[in-house]
Amino acid sequence: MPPTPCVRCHEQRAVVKRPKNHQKLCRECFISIFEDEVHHTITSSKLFYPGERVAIGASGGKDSTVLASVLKTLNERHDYKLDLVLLSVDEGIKGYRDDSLETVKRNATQYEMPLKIVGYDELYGWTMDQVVETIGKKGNCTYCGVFRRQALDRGAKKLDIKHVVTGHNADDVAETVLMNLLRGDLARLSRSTNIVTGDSLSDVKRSKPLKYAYEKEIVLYAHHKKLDYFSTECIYSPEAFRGTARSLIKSLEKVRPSAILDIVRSGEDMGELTPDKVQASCACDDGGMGSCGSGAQKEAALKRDSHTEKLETEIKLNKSIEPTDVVKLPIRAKPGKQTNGTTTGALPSLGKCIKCGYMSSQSMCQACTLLETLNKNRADIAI
Ligand SMILES: Nc1ncnc2c1ncn2[C@@H]1O[C@H](COP(=O)(O)OP(=O)(O)OP(=O)(O)O)[C@@H](O)[C@H]1O
Repeated sequence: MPPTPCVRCHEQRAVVKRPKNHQKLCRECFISIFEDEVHHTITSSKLFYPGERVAIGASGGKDSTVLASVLKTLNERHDYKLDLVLLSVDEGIKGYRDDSLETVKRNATQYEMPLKIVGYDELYGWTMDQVVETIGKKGNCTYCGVFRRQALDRGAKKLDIKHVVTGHNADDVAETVLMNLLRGDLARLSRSTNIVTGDSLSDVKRSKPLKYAYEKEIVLYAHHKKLDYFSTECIYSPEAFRGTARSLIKSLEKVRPSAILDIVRSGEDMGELTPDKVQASCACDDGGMGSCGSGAQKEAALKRDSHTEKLETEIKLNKSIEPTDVVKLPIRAKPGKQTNGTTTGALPSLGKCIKCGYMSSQSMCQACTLLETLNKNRADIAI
């Protein structure tokens, strides 16, 4: 059989069947289309400004490695004038993060970008290995998600950087849309589709330039560009709910390749219907992207009651919503007493955590609330 020509250049032999639309492309055309699409996402959403210092959340995995590589390429090609820095969080997971950080160190040299590493041990006095040793694997993602968000924020502040980009891709966003849909959480669903998600409590904004890139295309891009990345999954199992949503997305993609983008677009459209006023009081709230650990304080309170066994691991944070919005929207959250004794109804106001001084809408920030539970657990075990 003669080789199939690339549908774009009609000259080279096609070596890639695009997962997104099954277009047959040669290597060069695939790479060029992938980069052009990310460039389009960046320019159409005016993600950066010239001279901006941007920290790339670098885990050493495929997504953030591709993000670093593409941003370097586009920055040079289109003269974005960005000052790019790699920012890594060392969660303290032996045999996983220590290995992936070695990859990030090589990437720093390959892409000629400075690298900053911040660790859970220095920030919180706990590594994830110690957390899991204390609480077990169940629910550990909640701790890790809350700690990581704050660690990225703190790392960026140490670098005097106000914009962190992450490698969250279209599959991640679709997954989160589906999870929030299944929970009936329109407010969080709306935020999960935003390309820029900061929170009201921090001046460090976050964005996801790969929001429309399929995970499979990211893998293909990394392969054809021969990128150096670390491909092992975290040794501590992901949340069951997210894992199930992920499998569902992959099954849908098999029978309908456009399903991932369709879910993302549907999420965006549904988000348009959700009034901005319906905000979460959660300082770590980006719609629950990437095991954000939403519901941390409530979970910590439940753990203190030690009746968590039969409950679902991931629990939603109490939402601050205007009572009038309850009438307008069929959102299930009702105004009422919060676990900390305050009432819902008011938007979060900027304050400082009484323990660590970090910005928080509650008297104690999410990380410190979780740390309290951990420290209590450690004391219980010691006794
Ligand atoms: N330890 C870390 N340090 C810095 N950034 C991180 C870290 N872990 C995750 N991130 C950021 O959050 C994004 C999503 O993280 P997630 O844990 O979902 O990993 P992933 O989808 O496997 O991504 P990757 O392939 O980049 O590891 C990553 O692409 C990266 O930008």
